[in-house]
Amino acid sequence: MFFDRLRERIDTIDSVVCVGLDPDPGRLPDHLRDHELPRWAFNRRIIDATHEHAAAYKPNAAFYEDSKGWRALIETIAYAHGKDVPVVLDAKRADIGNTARQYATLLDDADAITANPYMGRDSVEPFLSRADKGVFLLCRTSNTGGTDLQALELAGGETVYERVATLADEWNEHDNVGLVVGATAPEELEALRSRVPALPFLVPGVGAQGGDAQAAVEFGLADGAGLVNSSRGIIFAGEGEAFADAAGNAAKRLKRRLNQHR
Ligand SMILES: O=c1ccn([C@@H]2O[C@H](COP(=O)(O)O)[C@@H](O)[C@H]2O)c(=O)[nH]1
Repeated sequence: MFFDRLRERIDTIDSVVCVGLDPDPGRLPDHLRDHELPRWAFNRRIIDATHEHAAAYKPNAAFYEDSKGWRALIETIAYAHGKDVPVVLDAKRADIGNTARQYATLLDDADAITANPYMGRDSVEPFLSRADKGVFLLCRTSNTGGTDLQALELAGGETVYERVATLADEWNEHDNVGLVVGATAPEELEALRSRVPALPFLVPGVGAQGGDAQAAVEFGLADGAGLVNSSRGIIFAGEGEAFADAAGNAAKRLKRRLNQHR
């Protein structure tokens, strides 16, 4: 079960830090650019430097969606597993049945995935039914437009994101469902924690987006499981030859900061 494994990892390394692996090609250090797979070369060094602080890695699929990118992603996932760190693929997928079933094969490599619940249960069922894998459903996202649709009130006064949370709880037949809730929305984090006490959250938005790290930890965890993600704030903490050391230090600092609130 994904969340049991995640709890074990969190306990072992005393960290809820999720390191986002978003190797923006425009920001890779110059000395890695001639590598056959520069994103993989970058990620390998980041993993070497951060794994002892990483409860999980979260590669965002957007940074790998080209022929060399997928090779870099597969190498990255295997390398993270070699360090005993689970991988959440931030893919935000869902679709009609046969397409969703195909998307769900992404879970053959990754340990968990982010999925978009807005097409309804059937569109995420192929992920949910992988009982051994985790599924984080987008609920209240961290971006400024996260309220445009998600905060709309339904008949009865419930918001769309609250309804998503309730549905996610109902769909959690295999104890493998979590929610994506942004650290930029601390009040919503608190309210959602009360609404769905059993669902672990994946909380992006600390670091580069300036979200609330304390709220992320206080409300993100369910029975010890949950993740607080930082991507650019860790992987691009430094530049040039020393980029990996800077990433390791940034991950360690974030771990300590988050642990003050656990
Ligand atoms: O609501 C959401 C959902 C996903 N993300 C993703 O998380 C990381 C955040 O990167 P930072 O560099 O730490 O800002 C990135 O992959 C986003 O696509 C999110 O930010 N908010």
